Amino acid sequence: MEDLHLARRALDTDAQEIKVQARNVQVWYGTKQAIRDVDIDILDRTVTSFIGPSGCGKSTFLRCINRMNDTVASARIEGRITLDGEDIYDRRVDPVQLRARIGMVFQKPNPFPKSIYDNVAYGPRIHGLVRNRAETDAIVEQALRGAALWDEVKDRLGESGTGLSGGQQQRLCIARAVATQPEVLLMDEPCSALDPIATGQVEELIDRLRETFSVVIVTHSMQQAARVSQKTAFFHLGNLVEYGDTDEIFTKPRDPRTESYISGKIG
Ligand SMILES: Nc1ncnc2c1ncn2[C@@H]1O[C@H](COP(=O)(O)OP(=O)(O)OP(=O)(O)O)[C@@H](O)[C@H]1O
Repeated sequence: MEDLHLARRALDTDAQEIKVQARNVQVWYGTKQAIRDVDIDILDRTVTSFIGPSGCGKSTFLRCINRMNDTVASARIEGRITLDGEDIYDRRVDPVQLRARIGMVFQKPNPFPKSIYDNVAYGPRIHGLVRNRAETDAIVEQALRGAALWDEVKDRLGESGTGLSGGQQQRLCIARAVATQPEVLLMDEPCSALDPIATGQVEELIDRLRETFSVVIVTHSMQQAARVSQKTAFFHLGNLVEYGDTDEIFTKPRDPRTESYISGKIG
């Protein structure tokens, strides 16, 4: 009996929870449909890559997950997306609060024209996560350490974030996103403006982030998807064609469109 109990506990720990679930998601920009019938279960503590040819809807779908498309006047979404089972498009959900739980890092590093310290402290301050300077100091340090940037900036926290190198700026943006203690981190081609060394640093960081968060990354690089993610979703012409373990998608794709893309025939 005890053994059975232990075995069950082990199973429970192994089984990864669904963090974000999408059902029958459709997105239009005006009359043009960009996403059709997308169903996906995104797991907690897992890196999920979205891959596919340019214009296939990866960023559009990514931006649905934290309601960034709300800011695009022509965008309209149908279907259901939940975070821990709760509908994120429910009228009672405040999109600003939602984006603190589902953070985002963009293609081009976009630090605020403020000090390194204030870039990171901004989110925790506006979301009321800190009450005084000591708490703010602690959260800034923790976030910068979490983004593998602390050692490089600890002696110049008062300098402008925009004065850092591109790779450092992107890690600062990751620290800024992490500082609000999100549960999900969305990354839209986070390495496309970075050199190979900075890319390697951000990829290592992504691998560490999954100990804490569910990470979803849009990437044009299949090598990057293979390196950083455990799950991969292949999009084509607005459809989610195939979703599964990264190893399987790259070695044994089930759909001929996935096969063509990964072998370089489309894209
Ligand atoms: N703000 C917008 N207004 C109108 N159409 C848009 C908008 N954003 C994206 N689209 C269109 O929606 C479709 C999907 O674009 P999206 O950027 O999501 O694709 P993507 O797969 O991320 O592309 P890429 O890899 O080039 O970034 C494209 O046809 C694009 O032109």
